[in-house]
Amino acid sequence: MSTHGGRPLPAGAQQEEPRRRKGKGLSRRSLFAAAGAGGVGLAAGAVVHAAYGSAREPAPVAGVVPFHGEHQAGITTDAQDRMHIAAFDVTTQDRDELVALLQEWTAAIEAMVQGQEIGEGGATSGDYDAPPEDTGEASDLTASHLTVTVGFGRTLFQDDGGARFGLEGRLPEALIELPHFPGDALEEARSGGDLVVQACADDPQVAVHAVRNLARIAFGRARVRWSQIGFGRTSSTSAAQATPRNLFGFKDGTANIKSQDADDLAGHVWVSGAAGAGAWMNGGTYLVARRIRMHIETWDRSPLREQEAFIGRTKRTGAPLSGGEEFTEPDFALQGRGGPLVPADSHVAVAHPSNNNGVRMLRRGFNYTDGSDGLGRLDAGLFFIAFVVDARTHYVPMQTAMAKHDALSEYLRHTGSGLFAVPPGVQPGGYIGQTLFEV
Ligand SMILES: C=CC1=C(C)c2cc3[nH]c(cc4nc(cc5[nH]c(cc1n2)c(C)c5CCC(=O)O)C(CCC(=O)O)=C4C)c(C)c3C=C
Ligand SMILES: [Fe+2]
Repeated sequence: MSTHGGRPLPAGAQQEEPRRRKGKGLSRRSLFAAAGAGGVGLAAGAVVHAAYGSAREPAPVAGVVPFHGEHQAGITTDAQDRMHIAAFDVTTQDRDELVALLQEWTAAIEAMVQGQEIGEGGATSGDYDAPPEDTGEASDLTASHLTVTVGFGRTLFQDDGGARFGLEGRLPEALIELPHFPGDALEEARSGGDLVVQACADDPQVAVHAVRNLARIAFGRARVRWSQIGFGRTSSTSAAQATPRNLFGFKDGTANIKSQDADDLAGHVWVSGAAGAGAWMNGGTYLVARRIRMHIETWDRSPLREQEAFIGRTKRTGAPLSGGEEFTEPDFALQGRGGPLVPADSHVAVAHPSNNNGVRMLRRGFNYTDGSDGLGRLDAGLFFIAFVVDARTHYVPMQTAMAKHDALSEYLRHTGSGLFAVPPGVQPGGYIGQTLFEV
């Protein structure tokens, strides 16, 4: 296994150039790191650059996911292996302060995804008598394919006192309050939020650094309401990625929408042609977040035959129980001795588009473990994230069906929930959410 700074790198991660200070070429530590890694030529060139200012741009950093574009990154981006997601409550009442926060977040995210420290002074080159602008724990790490995706909760637009931030008439109809589903055990402190920030990266410290810096920038204007760390992806979002496994040990993401599926993305994920209150969402999507605790000790005591019947696929290959290989379409009509080979109450049968009005979703969830619960059981599960064009058609009916008919529900408990409007991507010079506040 390759290592970086003594720590193992996740599978597939490349040894990349470490983080730089914004606009200042490579930082000193980066120069030493580059030289130490056999990058003598790079280090020498960078010394020239550092000594003579911006005579030429620093070499491009590998592992950078472009920030600007039609859609925000972190949705169809190849799912990284680590995530830190945080929801914020906005504490200021001032619209200009909220816009300024989004502008500052945009600048910080732009820097961080390029592997740069944030602010002019970065972690160590600012005023010695002031707190550093960058918290510093990612200073020797690479860009790590960091993406930061930002969304807006319904409560940003209105609360009990009425409209907030002058956003009357801007609440999209699709940004509903999710209904209570049978079996929900939602915790207030793990649900809702005015803003959401989903940071994904190959390196967990890079994802945590991103959320931490955004929380620091938000001080006095917004505070973290809940946050969750995910340690392993449970979806592939590209045909080139292998399908990972969830904590039940099954391949998860097989039938997911992939970045190559342009028609499915257009029909099931991206908002387009919206008029009126939600017109600012064109090019955006809706993020559904559910913290789903899995009763893994009970699961681990159930026979393989039952486990496969609950999912509707084989544990080894992920093929449907009706036969074939992983990517073979399930045949729900094919009968065995005791009924359909893919049981009608299996997860795959209940979630399949053929039983859901043709609806599909882009799933991008993560495994999580938050220690144990004091009763010897792991507090572990799936932090479910899906991107959908409209939760009213693409999430609520499916979740309702799962809660009622999905045998797997017996092993699941939903403890956190959120629905967020994810605005379109940012153009150079713009900021996240600009269409909401200015168009
Ligand atoms: C409401 C949406 C969904 C929730 C919540 C959900 C939770 C959940 N899923 C698994 C494990 C698997 N899910 C699989 C497929 C699958 N799941 C959903 C939706 C929700 N899952 C969909 C739409 C699909 C695809 C259905 C299809 O088109 O065939 C699979 C099979 C492999 C795959 O296709 O990804 C597994 C395994 C768990 C453990 C879980 C909650 C903890
Ligand atoms: Fe599922």
